[in-house]
Amino acid sequence: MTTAIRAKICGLTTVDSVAAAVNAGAAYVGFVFFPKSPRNISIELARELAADVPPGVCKVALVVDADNETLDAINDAVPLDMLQLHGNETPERVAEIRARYGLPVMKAVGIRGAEDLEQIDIYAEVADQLLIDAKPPKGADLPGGNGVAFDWSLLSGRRWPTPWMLAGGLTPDNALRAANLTGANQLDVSSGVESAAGVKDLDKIDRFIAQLGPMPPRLV
Ligand SMILES: O=C(O)c1ccccc1NCC(=O)[C@H](O)[C@H](O)COP(=O)(O)O
Repeated sequence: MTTAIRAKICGLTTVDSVAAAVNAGAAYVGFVFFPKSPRNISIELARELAADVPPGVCKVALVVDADNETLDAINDAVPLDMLQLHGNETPERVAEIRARYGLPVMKAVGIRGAEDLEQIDIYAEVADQLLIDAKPPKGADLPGGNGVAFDWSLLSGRRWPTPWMLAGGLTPDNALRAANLTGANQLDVSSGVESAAGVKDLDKIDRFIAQLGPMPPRLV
């Protein structure tokens, strides 16, 4: 594949990891607002980290079934470019959040088997982007960021009108193969560029992005 692939590095918690992602050429940086996550950060820290992100790199806030009060607090304090909804938000709730904040919304869709693919079509109607991720293992504490992949061949040959990114179990060693198999031109990673849960490995961030080709045009 010769087309440049955009990368989203999710779950950044430090100034250094944000700098590593930005300097390596990440198109998106993700901040997690989910207390159970080892990547959860406060609104105050997110505001500080976002201030270091240059124009053109999309700052994404990840929330899970957040109510309006929570979203208002995040949106009022953090200069965001996108909201990522990673819970059981209905299509109606996606549309409501999109209208309320005037921000592009990316809806995560969890895939385990072929029976899950219809969810992509449903959310493609209402979201600005889709994050096609592995469904969490049964009993997992987190709806995402689990480092598990789904069968990428399920996506082979499929196309959607809505921009999408592939996620779930990606690493510096398998990302390019995953992109080639699925046709994804955007990849999202969290635990695959960590040395321990919630601890980003700056070298892995660099290696993940370096293989994806020249830096694509700025997004925002
Ligand atoms: O990363 C988390 O801790 C998290 C917590 C709650 C909901 C979603 C979460 N992550 C979502 C992401 O966008 C991850 O980057 C995506 O699931 C891929 O994760 P990984 O398999 O670890 O690369």
